[in-house]
Amino acid sequence: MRYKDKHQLATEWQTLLQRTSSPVRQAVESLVLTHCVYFADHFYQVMLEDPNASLFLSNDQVGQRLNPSMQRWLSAMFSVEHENFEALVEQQEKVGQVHARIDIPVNLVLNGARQLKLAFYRQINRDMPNATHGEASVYVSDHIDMAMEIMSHAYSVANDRNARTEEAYRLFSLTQSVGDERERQRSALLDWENTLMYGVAAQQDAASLPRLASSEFGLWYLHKACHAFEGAPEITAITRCIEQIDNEWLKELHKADTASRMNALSDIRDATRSILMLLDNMLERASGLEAGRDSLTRLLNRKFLSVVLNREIEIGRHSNKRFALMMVDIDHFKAFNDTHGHDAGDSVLQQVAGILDRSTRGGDYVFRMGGEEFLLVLVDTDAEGSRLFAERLRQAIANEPMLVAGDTLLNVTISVGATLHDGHPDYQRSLQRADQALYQAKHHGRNCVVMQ
Ligand SMILES: Nc1nc2c(ncn2[C@@H]2O[C@H](COP(=O)(O)OP(=O)(O)OP(=O)(O)O)[C@@H](O)[C@H]2O)c(=O)[nH]1
Repeated sequence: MRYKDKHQLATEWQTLLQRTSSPVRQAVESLVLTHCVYFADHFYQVMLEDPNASLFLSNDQVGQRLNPSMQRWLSAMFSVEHENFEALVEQQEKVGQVHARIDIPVNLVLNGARQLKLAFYRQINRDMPNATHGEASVYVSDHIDMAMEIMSHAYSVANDRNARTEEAYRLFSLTQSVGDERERQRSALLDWENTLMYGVAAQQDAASLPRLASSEFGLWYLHKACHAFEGAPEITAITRCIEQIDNEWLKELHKADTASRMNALSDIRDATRSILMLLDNMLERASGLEAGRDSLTRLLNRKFLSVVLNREIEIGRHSNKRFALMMVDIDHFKAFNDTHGHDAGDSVLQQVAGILDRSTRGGDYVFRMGGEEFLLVLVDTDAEGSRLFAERLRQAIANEPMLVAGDTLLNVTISVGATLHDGHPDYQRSLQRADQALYQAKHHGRNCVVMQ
């Protein structure tokens, strides 16, 4: 069954409002004006006591923004004169969409609404004449329920869409060039093993032996494979092998007696072989379908951006690891196309995409956002690391002659806008910061990096 449209909801809301007498509405409006700071504080405070809600609210930025925006929401909701009910409906829809984007459970939103109502009832009983308590409480309750109904609907529409994208992503991750991925990850794992054996032979100290979890293979495994193959029996087994290698056997390698060291080495070799076998089994089950890739560059298209960023935010919540967003845009690309032709432009896009892909690590993501704009998600990084990476990338592209039309070599440059995700549950804010940084980089003359 179709849900009511915006116009129907606006009419329904208007009718609801007219059920309450004008003096009572007026009194509730002044109550909100006087106490909206208290209402917002109360809401925030009670919600922070809930460990599930505090996951979403404890971030400083949320605190600074939520309180004033809650006050604005209350004033808009309870103003006596609503000129435009459709705008009021739209406002609730937007809130519902943000809730879906940050994946806040709906029960927390309903709990928040209940807390607000309680604060209202308390204040109505305290400040308003007895005779109006009933009418005012029903008015407040109906009004908040109406907003919740609209928010919940917008939430479920957006959430369904997210779930479908997530499913598609899972399928995509399962099927993205499985053959290539298998070879790449097999050799990444063997590289790690070789580096370790070399380190042991060279008698490196314990701290400098490479941990499998932080290797190229480990990052790919943690950030991509675990998600794509969630629930597969091989995942539990591989995770166990990695933990045993990093937490037990690497330490054994530093024991004084030779027997312990030899045993640890042989355990590590066996575990590496097991991982290779488990990996093969897991990847073999994946079909050969390719979806979600941009056809020109073979990079990810933006369809999976929300799934990837929400996933990284979730990982960050539990590990305090940060990720960086990097907007990369080829400079004066219109002029390049105009001068050298669209085919030459396409070829440059492919070569730039190749450099971006090769420059990133196994756990990172490269998206083509559209046209000549790309987005890099660099996992497990910090401000200095991502700035250095962006600068190196800029130089790599500026110094790499691009082959177009047979044997012509041409150079292009990129501008980069980068930002470190601040832990906020809504990735949209970090994307906007990266966009602004890119805008500044263009403004500063292009072929440069701006971090925000
Ligand atoms: N060859 C080719 N060109 C594309 C593709 N997609 C977008 N473009 C072109 O990319 C150009 C982008 O131009 P603008 O957005 O004006 O930016 P710009 O010329 O790079 O200028 P700045 O970004 O300010 O340095 C347009 O001319 C698009 O037609 C594509 O797939 N292939």
